[in-house]
Amino acid sequence: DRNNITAAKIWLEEYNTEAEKVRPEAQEASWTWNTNITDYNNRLKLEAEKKKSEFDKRSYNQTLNWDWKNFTEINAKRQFYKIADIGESVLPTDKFQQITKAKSNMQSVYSKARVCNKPGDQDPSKCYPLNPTLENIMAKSTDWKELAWAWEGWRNETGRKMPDDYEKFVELANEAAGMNGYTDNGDYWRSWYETENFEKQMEELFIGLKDLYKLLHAYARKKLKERFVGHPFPDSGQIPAHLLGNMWAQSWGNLFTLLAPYPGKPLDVTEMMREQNYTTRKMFDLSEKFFTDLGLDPMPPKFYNDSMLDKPEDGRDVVCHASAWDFYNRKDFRIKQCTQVTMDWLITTHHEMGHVQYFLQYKDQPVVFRRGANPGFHEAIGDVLALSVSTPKHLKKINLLRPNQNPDDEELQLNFLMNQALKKIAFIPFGYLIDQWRWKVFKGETKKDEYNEDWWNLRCKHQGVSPPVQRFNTDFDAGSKFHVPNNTPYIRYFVSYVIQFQFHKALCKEAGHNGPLHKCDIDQSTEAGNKLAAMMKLGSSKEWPDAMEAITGQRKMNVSDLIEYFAPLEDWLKKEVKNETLGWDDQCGRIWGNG
Ligand SMILES: O=C(CCC(O)(O)[C@H](Cc1ccccc1)NC(=O)c1ccccc1)N[C@@H](Cc1ccccc1)C(=O)O
Ligand SMILES: [Zn+2]
Repeated sequence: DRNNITAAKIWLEEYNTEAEKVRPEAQEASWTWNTNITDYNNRLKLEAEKKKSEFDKRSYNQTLNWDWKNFTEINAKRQFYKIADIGESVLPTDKFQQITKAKSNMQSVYSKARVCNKPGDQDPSKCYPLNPTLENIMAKSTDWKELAWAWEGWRNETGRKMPDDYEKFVELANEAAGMNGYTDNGDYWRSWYETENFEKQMEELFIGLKDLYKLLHAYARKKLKERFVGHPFPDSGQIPAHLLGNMWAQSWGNLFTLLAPYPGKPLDVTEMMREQNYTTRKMFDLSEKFFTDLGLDPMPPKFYNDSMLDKPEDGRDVVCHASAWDFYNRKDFRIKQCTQVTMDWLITTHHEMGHVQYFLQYKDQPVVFRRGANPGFHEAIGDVLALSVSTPKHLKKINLLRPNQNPDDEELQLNFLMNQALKKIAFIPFGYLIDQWRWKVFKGETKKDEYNEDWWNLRCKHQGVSPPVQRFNTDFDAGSKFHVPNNTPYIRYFVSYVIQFQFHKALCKEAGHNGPLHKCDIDQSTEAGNKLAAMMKLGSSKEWPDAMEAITGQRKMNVSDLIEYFAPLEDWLKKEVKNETLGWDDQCGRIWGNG
């Protein structure tokens, strides 16, 4: 009968066995398309997704045979709750096909985009991809016009081509969410955090970090005005978005040579890697060794054979944006990325390996629990390890610090902190605003003809950046960022950037570190590794405060550890910008830097 827990558990076993067949097939078809974008592979992907959605629907219907909401066994009840939460699979077949098609269209446009008519090119029909060319131009060029060409061209070739598909996607995703009992798709996405007033909590964390961001922003603006003297910066105080070393101004690490407090003491890890003939595989071996030295799991043998770690050179179209893949059969785990030999890519490699480590740690959980404690946890694992790898102390250990440099040199340490701030503090408003925009779109507060205006309201207000060229409502700049056409939520990265410092603080204590937090390297501490492993093994079987408590002893997210980490730099910045006006107007000035 409906309350027979023994029979229910037998059904859960059968569900898992079936799921460990259906999901690998869907993942394999998705992998094939991601690593070779063709119409044929797209059809196979759609077929496999249809099959998986039918399995999800069938399973949902079978959960109705049990009065699982009243089960006393928490674990079984939680499994039923997750099995019943089938997302877009709830849609009738024709609408499911439509939403999958809209998503495939946008992903294909984004991954195939190329930008032509480069200033100074003899052949204007020569076209360039984001990875590696446009990314490298945004990172290295100091030519205002070249930066503006890449910035505007990328948006013309991606976002501009998506509004219709995006509107279709929003409509159907909201319909699915409604059928699953949520007010809209944003409500569904936020439900994964199982947290009351989640939006309010995120706003409070963001407010707690604003002052730190304003200091860094004022300093960067001051130095960029010197570099681009004669070019128009809006009186409203924003920084033109194409000057920050990154296509979305989300990470300012490429401005290190301009912004380092002590330029004479560079942290030029990329150059050191190139001088030592680093290969992609060496970068992965280095990362894997950090994990195994903590007592965590090595990569399975198949991992290196089956992964795609470099951009293919045979001209085929692939989704270059990095991702880690769990095939839900406890055997197949892969990474797909178009690796370049740079420090940024060494960090990204750790980020992706963090995802795979989580897969390995929770692989014996029921399939529906093979997720992060919340999505932010999954994004934080690799970054926590990278906080140790990036320290001058650790770089010295792995011979990526110049031999004549002393890792304990206080000026080098301040340069290191600036380098970290240009990635971690600069990111905060960006990590926050993408889903602020999307949640409003899903709520219906932002209509299609307001998509771009609302996007720039948020970019101008929260991030303090302005468009270098005039924007129109026929543009769709949100669509120029991978996660929007790919329908990947983004608040998870904001959460990760906060909690990774809480994890770092706790693991450093476990590793017996004394002294400033930013100098801590947990390398080889199996005590720290064991704590991390114990948390990862939980998967999503427990609510995230339990997982947080397993590492930090606390049950809440807070920004105090992040602020403690950057304290020495905050003092330096305050002195550096004492004659500057901190912050900017909510609205961007109406000038467009066409100069
Ligand atoms: O997008 C990424 C890294 C890709 C990923 O590892 O987060 C990837 C994104 C993705 C790709 C395809 C489908 C879905 C999500 N996420 C994963 O591969 C993943 C995440 C959770 C579980 C399993 C795999 N980072 C963000 C933010 C970031 C994070 C850390 C450093 C720099 C920047 C960005 O680049 O804007
Ligand atoms: Zn990630």
